[in-house]
Amino acid sequence: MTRGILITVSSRQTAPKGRANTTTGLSLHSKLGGVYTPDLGRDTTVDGDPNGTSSEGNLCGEVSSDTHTPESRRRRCDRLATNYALGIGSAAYSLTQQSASDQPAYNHRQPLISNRRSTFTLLASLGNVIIGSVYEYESLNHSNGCRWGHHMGSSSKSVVDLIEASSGVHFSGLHLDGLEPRNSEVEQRTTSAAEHLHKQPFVIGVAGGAASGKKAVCDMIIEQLHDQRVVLVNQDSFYHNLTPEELTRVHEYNFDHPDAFDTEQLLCAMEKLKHWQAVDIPKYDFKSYKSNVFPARRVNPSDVIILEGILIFHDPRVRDLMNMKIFVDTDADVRLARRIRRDTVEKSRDINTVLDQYSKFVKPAFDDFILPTKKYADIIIPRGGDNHVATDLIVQHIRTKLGQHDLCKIYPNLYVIQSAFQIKGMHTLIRDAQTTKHDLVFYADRLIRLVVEHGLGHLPFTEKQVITPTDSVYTGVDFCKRLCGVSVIRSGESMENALRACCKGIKIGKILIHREGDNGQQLIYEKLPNDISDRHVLLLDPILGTGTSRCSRGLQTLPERIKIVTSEIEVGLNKDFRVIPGMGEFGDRYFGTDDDDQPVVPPQ
Ligand SMILES: Nc1ncnc2c1ncn2[C@@H]1O[C@H](COP(=O)(O)OP(=O)(O)O)[C@@H](O)[C@H]1O
Ligand SMILES: Nc1ccn([C@@H]2O[C@H](COP(=O)(O)O)[C@@H](O)[C@H]2O)c(=O)n1
Repeated sequence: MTRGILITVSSRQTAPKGRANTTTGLSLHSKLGGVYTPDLGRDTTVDGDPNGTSSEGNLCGEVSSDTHTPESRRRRCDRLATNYALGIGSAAYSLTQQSASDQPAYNHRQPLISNRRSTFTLLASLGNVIIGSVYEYESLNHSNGCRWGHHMGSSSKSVVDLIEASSGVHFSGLHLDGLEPRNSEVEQRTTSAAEHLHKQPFVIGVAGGAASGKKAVCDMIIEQLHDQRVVLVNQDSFYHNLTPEELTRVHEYNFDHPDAFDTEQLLCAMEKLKHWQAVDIPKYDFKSYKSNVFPARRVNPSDVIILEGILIFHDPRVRDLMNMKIFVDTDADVRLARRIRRDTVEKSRDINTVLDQYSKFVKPAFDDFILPTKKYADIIIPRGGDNHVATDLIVQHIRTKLGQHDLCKIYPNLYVIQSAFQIKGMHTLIRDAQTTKHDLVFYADRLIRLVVEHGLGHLPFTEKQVITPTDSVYTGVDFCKRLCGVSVIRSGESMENALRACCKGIKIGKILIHREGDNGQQLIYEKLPNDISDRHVLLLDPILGTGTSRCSRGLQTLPERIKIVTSEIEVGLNKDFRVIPGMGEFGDRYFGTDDDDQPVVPPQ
């Protein structure tokens, strides 16, 4: 018995003929004058039950208000929030949970996370949008006693009103704190954020004990990246100058303590380089213990910045600047032997002084401050500069990253499907304002299918052997079957057909998000499979947009297990917060609701 409301919004093009409408049909004019017919009650098929007739599959069967208390709803929202990803791209889509590499056996499902204040982070790019934004489910007013599956605000507008209201510029995922006004300041920030994002250098941190071979590793990386603009910034350059008093007792000074470095100055320099400005970096003199003896070195912004130093991973603010962290791991006796040679030969120190400093400061500081930062490393290189395989692999990775969009450098779980002329051609047609609706739908469907297929490739799998008709054994893979889709009403529904075509009988839920929030609520409606927390979720949304500084925040806060797959990333947003170059109101264009000549469909 179906008690809740299921909203699926299907266009005249996509609503399957002959499927009964179980509830009253409604039509409305879009803001642009077209007709939009939400099909209330249809749809949402089930695993193995394309007609949606089984009790499991019919999502309408899950929404009894009796069985969903606000608390149970909150728990589900929390799970949803933590299990979900948002997809993007003009055909965009994403999925959640571990990838094949970190969860080879599908059976090992991740535990549910039940944090009360779940953060639902969206990163967008729609064939097209760039953006990151944050939903905080806590703000959804779970205690208003609203019915699970119903419109969620107690004094809110009707669902249809809300759908209509959401048919303007589509910003699913937009969360502007206090709904920032669209003033010129915001516009400027939006533009500059986009500009900076476009020029993010790739920052590599190289840490390790003194004389471990950090500089040797950096030199090898720089040598192999000879065709790229790479700069090396040494933490040594930011040693504090010693006071006259400290100078008189220099042998009691601990150069291996984090406080020996002027980290604020280092952060300042990095801030400039990250914003594509040249910076003067001091040249430290190990003999006079001063950084103002030699003229400063002018460092120009570059595609790759290598930050090297014994304690470069110590301060979290410095670590956060890094896209890749390398720890050079060399035996203590090798480090000591090298240090003795280096300090006696290059720094003209006597061996007793070197050994005293080592036992008093260098070794304890290594154990207390340097070694504990090894855990932050993405890559640990044993034997330092002798390890050519490691540096080759690192350089390969850097080259891959340099060839990618800046967002992919920052956010490793963002996947942009490899561009080819066919894909570019589809984007060209979809973006062209002159393209007819028929062509738009045709090419959008093609593109969406590619994105969906690509996204499915990120699902966990197990090895599977089959016997072929020639009686040979073929070792292949078996993808997990516990999937579901969730489309963001309504443009996300344009992606449902592709998902259904790829995953026979897949359950598909819905969410409706209000751009500006209704009574402070942005999640207006949701209809989700009951067992969503046991499933890998594919969230479908062709366009996501928001702006300003949340872009980087969104990227940084997006949990690693959430993957985002998209077909292209936009340049940015214009002053009206429209994605540029963009493709207009994708939902309206796809579903034909931007067509003034369409007749109004009377309610059934
Ligand atoms: N693989 C190696 N074999 C021999 N000597 C090395 C090797 N790597 C570095 N060294 C020497 O050890 C000393 C410290 O190396 P360096 O790369 O400057 O280490 P770090 O930057 O960690 O202090 C230098 O004198 C360097 O020439
Ligand atoms: N005046 C100074 C400053 C630093 N040191 C030592 O240098 C080591 C760090 O430099 P690396 O190139 O080896 O990373 C560190 O262990 C300091 O003790 C120094 O001796 N004198």
